Amino acid sequence: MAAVPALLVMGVSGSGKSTVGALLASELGWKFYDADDYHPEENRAKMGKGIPLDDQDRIPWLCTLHDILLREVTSGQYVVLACSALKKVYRDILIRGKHGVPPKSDAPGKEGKPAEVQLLVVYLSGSFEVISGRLLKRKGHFMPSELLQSQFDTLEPPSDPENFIHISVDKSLPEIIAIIMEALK
Ligand SMILES: Nc1ncnc2c1ncn2[C@@H]1O[C@H](COP(=O)(O)OP(=O)(O)O)[C@@H](O)[C@H]1O
Ligand SMILES: O=C(O)[C@H](O)[C@@H](O)[C@H](O)[C@H](O)COP(=O)(O)O
Repeated sequence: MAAVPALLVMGVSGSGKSTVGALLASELGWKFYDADDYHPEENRAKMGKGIPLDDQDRIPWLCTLHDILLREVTSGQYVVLACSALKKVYRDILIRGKHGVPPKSDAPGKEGKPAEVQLLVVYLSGSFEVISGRLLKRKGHFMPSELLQSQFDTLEPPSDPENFIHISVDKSLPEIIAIIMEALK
């Protein structure tokens, strides 16, 4: 697999993004970002009330994360980002910023080639039962477990030609880290 300066650890709430992302960053000596830390207060309040986010809520947040990734990678910093990135278009935004947002049909074409972040996507997937079980046990987090069904409904698993690997959350954390480290060789 080609060397990449950025890893995106994605999946529904409770799939292990933050845990795996932080462990991986520490193992690799890369900088770690958790997308949850960049939600505006309105998004956190909305999720806290049990209302799922929509595209309008997520797109500015994803553009901010793209800007951070691009800044870091351009300065030579290797990064791990834990982010739900549930839809293909969300991952496109992380890679290309606002150029990843599909144009409205009446909008003029975009000029030039946007700066892209070369990402390897690590998709953590698991059953509703396993992940909801983990969320019910997780303490001190703003995301209510009732929102999990909407996360599964929104999820578009990565597919070709996206640059991704797929790992089951049924594996242990050391196994997951070992698979990712192997993929990076
Ligand atoms: N592979 C795993 N095996 C067992 N428990 C896990 C695994 N990955 C994560 N967990 C646990 O599941 C819960 C949810 O993980 P977390 O990293 O918070 O998920 P996310 O960031 O995707 O919402 C945490 O309590 C975490 O310790
Ligand atoms: O796009 C979204 O709807 C949110 O990013 C969501 O997917 C994310 O899961 C929450 O921020 C909760 O945080 P946890 O993923 O850590 O549960």
